[in-house]
Amino acid sequence: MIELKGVRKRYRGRNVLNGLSFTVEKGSITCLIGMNGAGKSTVMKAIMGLVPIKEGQILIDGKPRGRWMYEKVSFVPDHLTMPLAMKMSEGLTFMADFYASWNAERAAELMRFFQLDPGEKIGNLSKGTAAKFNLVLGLAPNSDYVLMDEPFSGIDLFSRETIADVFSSELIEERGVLLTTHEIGEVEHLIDKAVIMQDGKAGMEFDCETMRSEEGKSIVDVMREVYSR
Ligand SMILES: Nc1ncnc2c1ncn2[C@@H]1O[C@H](COP(=O)(O)OP(=O)(O)OP(=O)(O)O)[C@@H](O)[C@H]1O
Repeated sequence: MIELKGVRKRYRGRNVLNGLSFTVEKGSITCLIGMNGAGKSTVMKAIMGLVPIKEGQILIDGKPRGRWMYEKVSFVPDHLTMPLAMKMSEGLTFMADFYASWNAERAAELMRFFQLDPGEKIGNLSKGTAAKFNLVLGLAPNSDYVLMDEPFSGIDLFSRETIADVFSSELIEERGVLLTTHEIGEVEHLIDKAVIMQDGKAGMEFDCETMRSEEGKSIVDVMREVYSR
């Protein structure tokens, strides 16, 4: 489990995360929801140790973060981080050298699944193709947790459907996924748990299936209630 406990983060004197607490469980897809600027990307970066936090704790399977966690937690950012001059095949080799948990067979399977040409230069990829390649890089390692920042952003309908298929496949099954997306209506059937961010905190955290069956509300219904308070 990934646990955030009372996490605070300030940027230039302004509180972005203001005592945020929630958990991400293995074998389940958690969606972090918030308006633009709510701090969703900041949460992902804080979990990965890419930005320091002012207060609070972030635990991975009960242990404080450290270098060891990079084999356990993978991050799919909303932009390319690989050198643009490399071909995708070279990017995969680079990752294989870097991560002990890299699963070359799974990487090849994902490249085929997304119909990516390994000979194509990373710098030449369209936005949608870059997003798929980022998913290959994030899902290929044998990590227990995957963080995905806006994997559907700017992606065409059919590519979104292909990416959505990944969420219900064995590529995800056992792992804990933390996802941010503004396309909630489209992907809400894939999400197990929603965490709605408000004022830098978890304004509401709920099991989506229970919310649907017991209160007859979708995630978007709950969002409307929370944000109109
Ligand atoms: N490096 C930085 N320096 C100063 N302020 C920052 C920095 N990074 C983010 N912020 C601010 O922190 C707040 C949260 O940003 P963040 O990118 O986490 O939001 P978000 O919820 O991911 O937004 P969006 O939905 O628009 O992607 C914003 O007000 C942003 O301007």
